Amino acid sequence: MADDSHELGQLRDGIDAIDGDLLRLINERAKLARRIGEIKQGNIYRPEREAQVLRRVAERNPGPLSAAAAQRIVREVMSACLALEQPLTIAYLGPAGTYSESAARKHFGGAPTLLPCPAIDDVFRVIESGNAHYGVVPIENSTEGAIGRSLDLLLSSPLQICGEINLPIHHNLMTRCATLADVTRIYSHAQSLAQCHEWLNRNLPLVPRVPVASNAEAARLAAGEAGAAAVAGDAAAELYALPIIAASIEDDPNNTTRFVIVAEHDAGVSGSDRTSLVCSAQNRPGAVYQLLAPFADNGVSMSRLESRPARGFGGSRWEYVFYIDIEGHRSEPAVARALEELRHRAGFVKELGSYPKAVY
Ligand SMILES: O=C(O)C(=O)C[C@]1(C(=O)O)C=C[C@@H](O)C=C1
Repeated sequence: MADDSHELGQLRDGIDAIDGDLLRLINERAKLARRIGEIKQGNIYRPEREAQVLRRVAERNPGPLSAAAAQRIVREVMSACLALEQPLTIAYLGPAGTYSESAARKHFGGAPTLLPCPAIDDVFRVIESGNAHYGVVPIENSTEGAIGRSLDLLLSSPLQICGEINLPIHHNLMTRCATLADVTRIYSHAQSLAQCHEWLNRNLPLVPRVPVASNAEAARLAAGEAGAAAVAGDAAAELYALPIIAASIEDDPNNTTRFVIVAEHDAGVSGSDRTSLVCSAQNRPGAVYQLLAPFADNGVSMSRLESRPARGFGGSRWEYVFYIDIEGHRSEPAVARALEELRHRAGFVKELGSYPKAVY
């Protein structure tokens, strides 16, 4: 025992010494970032550089920490360094405790001020009016598909996409009830209830499910009402201090939501990028094939194609608009050529931005 505590003391001395070194080095890094902030022209936040830093961390990580754990640590260091250069305000689809908030924190770390907005439209509006620097909006869910409002706003707004975030969605059942048998109603967003329906059918088949505006609102209600439970994420459980009595109850364990970061500008080249665009096609045979040919001809891979009715856009001439994601940055020659050819074929093309692919 005495030997144990002697060794423990030595190990902790080692940790204290390393923490001292880390602290010194992190502050040296912060000084460099601050100086970069003084020299840099234009935007201070550089998503392409952050993606490169995080990718290099994964490549060089010697372990035993996982690459993801090392990236989370460096993400926070960069978040604090960026705050020294420029304190950021990030708008997101609120209220506090939603998955959008988790996505914003995952990408921007703990330093920025987060501004919850009541609707996706408001996220765009606060950036356009200069009341936030960047915005985080959901764009597609692996089970539910596209988030139409975000796509419509990207079409009509001057904002660009400068980044993307993939957030695995884990729904939890949270309640102040001691056991499942005490739960008399379950609040959640309709989509989340749908994403957990098999689990709910198996475990709480007779308990009424009550759809509400957001998962965070569900958690707020469950925190205040005896017998109530909510299906929501970790952030909501933490915000309302609600015990989780069943974790990860989603039917599809790979359920993921993709978010985009909107801003007044897109991003520079990071070396592993994506470009999003929207274009129109006439309602005649072969029109879509014609639109996509420039990508195939130039060896540009397409990672997503989504069509939406061209509501209120371009008069009655165009019936559909197509949202297309391609691999590569718009400044890379093959991508630039494909976009140029597309402009000759489509009635309308809008580049929504080039940005680094989500790193983790
Ligand atoms: O390289 C820069 O441009 C920096 O400002 C430094 C740094 C970093 O901490 O690594 C900080 C903020 C930027 O978004 C990108 C990277």
